[in-house]
Amino acid sequence: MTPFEVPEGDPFGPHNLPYGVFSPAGSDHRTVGVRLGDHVLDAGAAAHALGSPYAALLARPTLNPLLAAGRTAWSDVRRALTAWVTVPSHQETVAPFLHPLSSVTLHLPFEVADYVDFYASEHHARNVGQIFRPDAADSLTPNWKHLPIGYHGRAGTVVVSGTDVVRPSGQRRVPGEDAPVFGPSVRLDIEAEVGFVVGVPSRLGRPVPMTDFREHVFGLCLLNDWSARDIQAWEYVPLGPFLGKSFATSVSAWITPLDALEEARVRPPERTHPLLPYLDDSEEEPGGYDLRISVAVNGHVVSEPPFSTMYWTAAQQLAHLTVNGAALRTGDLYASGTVSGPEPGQRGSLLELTWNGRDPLELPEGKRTFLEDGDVVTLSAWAPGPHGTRVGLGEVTGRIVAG
Ligand SMILES: O=C(O)/C=C/C(=O)CC(=O)CC(=O)O
Ligand SMILES: [Ca+2]
Ligand SMILES: [Mg+2]
Repeated sequence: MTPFEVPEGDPFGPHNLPYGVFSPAGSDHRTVGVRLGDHVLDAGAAAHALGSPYAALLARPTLNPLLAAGRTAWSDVRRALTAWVTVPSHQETVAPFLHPLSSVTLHLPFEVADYVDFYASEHHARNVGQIFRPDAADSLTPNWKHLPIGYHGRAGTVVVSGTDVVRPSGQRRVPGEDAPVFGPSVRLDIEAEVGFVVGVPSRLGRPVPMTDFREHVFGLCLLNDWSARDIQAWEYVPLGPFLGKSFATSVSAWITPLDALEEARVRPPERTHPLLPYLDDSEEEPGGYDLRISVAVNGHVVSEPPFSTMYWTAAQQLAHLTVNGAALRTGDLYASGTVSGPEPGQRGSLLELTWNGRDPLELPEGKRTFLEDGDVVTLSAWAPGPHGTRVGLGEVTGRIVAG
């Protein structure tokens, strides 16, 4: 069997073709790779060999030039790649540029410009509201159904899947005490999220309407927004998350283009409150995505959050984050917010899964409330593809190491 004969049912068949950046075995040269089954195609080298005009976009150490090239180029490159891996005469030419996935090193696929994290799951927001603000009349804040809440995070600490996460130290308050103590976080958590990658910039002072979402956003990835709950709970009033989340954010090595996810588009949940015109998506194309996420701790699946339950869509989030005229840059990354479904087994954080440590998870190696040194967390996901196929979103994994 040649690498082009991807087994039926493989979520990385030619219907997917996600993009990453890799170095071949024994080399530190970085270049754009496209995943096909268990192989990575050196897309720039393949383009050169075929005399393709896209070589200039693909023989690069990051995806940023491709991201900046815009939607027409994105579709043209995808069409070309599909032909290279499926048409026999092209297959022959590009075969020397396929590398076994197990032999390459995967890198952070793009230079992250600005990073924003949203809070778009109603189930997550209600759970966290009940845990952090038990005395509030409503678990949702009064603004929640009127705008996608978010904050600007730290772009420079976004790391690729497989990077170790050093347990952060900081201030926390021991219940019942007035003054804080300093030390390693004892409530280190995960947040299972989806990251959206901006390709085409926008002009300062010009909001980007929801209808232009596909002109600007190239694709999506899996994202783990590591969160130190004890640091967060003490520091977040009144300006929001700061050091409790800025120490590391992990993304998957593969960026799935939105063009591979057409069959996964779904209507978001029923809107319970009328929306201001710039966020009103009642007349728009379905803005949700049916992504089935799985969260594993040390190889044991502890949760299966369904992305289709997210209240706010990525198009609404883009419209909101630019509505004040803030400009987009190539490489901007915005995270969906923790994905939690309505069922207990669908929660996207340990904070919720263990109800702030009250109900530990039973793992074969013992009870878990929050993460211990040496724990490995892996998020993986797939989406429905054409003709009953699955589109694999790969995985984002990280191991906790002592600070
Ligand atoms: O409600 C709060 O005070 C805190 C919320 C979070 O920690 C969630 C967050 O970072 C946004 C998200 O991922 O949904
Ligand atoms: Ca988050
Ligand atoms: Mg984070």
